[in-house]
Amino acid sequence: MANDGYAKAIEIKNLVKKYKSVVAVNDISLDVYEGEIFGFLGPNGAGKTTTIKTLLGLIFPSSGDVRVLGKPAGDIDVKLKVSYLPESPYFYEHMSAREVVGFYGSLFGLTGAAKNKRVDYLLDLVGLQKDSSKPLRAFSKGMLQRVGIAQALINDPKLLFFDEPTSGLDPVAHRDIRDLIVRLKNEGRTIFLSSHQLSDVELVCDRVSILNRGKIRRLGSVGELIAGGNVEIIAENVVADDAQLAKLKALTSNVSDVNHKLIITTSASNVSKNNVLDWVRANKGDVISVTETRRSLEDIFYETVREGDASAIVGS
Ligand SMILES: Nc1ncnc2c1ncn2[C@@H]1O[C@H](COP(=O)(O)OP(=O)(O)OP(=O)(O)O)[C@@H](O)[C@H]1O
Repeated sequence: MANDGYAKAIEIKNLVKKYKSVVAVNDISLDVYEGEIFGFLGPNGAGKTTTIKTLLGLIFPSSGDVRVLGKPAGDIDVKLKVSYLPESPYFYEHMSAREVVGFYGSLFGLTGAAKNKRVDYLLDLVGLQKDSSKPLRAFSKGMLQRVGIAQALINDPKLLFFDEPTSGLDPVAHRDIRDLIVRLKNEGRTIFLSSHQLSDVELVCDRVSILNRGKIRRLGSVGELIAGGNVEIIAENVVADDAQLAKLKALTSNVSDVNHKLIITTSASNVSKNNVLDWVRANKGDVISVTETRRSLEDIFYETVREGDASAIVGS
């Protein structure tokens, strides 16, 4: 997708955030476009929360520039159009969903019939109308998450930050919340989604970044990130000495011998595939099958984090 014509909901340029000697965010730059669901991924301690807090104007950059909806992060106009749903929103347990959402409506200046109408609309949207008068202590985690989303929508935000909105939910609640996030995007809102639920991210996000050790290691559409999988080639009747097998191993990511058949895994690029096929023919083998394997976002995440760990060990 060419994004050049789209307005930017978030612009991060060379953001650095240090906590004393800890560099939590180390020179990251990225744009999020209006109307997209952007997946912000990374292992624990990668710098996600620090970045989100900076975007919300709760903490300040050590250096770099952060703009939200065209204005500096933390600008009062921006705060009115942005919402944040933390991983475990905290509510007073004796209050009902209607009271909590109404309370947040009051904070945004809603009163009387307009407030009631908005609260009814949101409770209906998140599927809590029936239980809206019960105290929250009777609510499951999934129901509390729905209250959190209703509360986050009270100000009709253009941009929503969701931190792990589906973690710890049963499959039904999980899917409901995921569908709701897509619905919010379809209403024209921008969603900045921080999540470890990679299957959700793969399904709903337009673009994704993977952060590790304070740096962005991958950035692109889900399709771009998972493109270029592996190919598995099975060959039999190969006649090869150790030197020839060593040559094959240098060309591939994995070779195993199962019942006198060679199972060879290599990158799906034409060059790698053809090199292996040429090797099999040169060693009198017959190719039985060539199968492309698709990678998942989880594979990419794993590779990215392991690469970062390896480079940290060698100090690069
Ligand atoms: N207030 C703070 N003071 C000192 N160090 C901090 C502070 N907040 C975060 N850090 C450190 O900054 C780094 C990034 O932390 P951050 O919370 O942003 O990561 P994260 O990606 O959100 O992790 P998680 O997925 O566990 O929430 C970590 O090394 C963390 O220990």
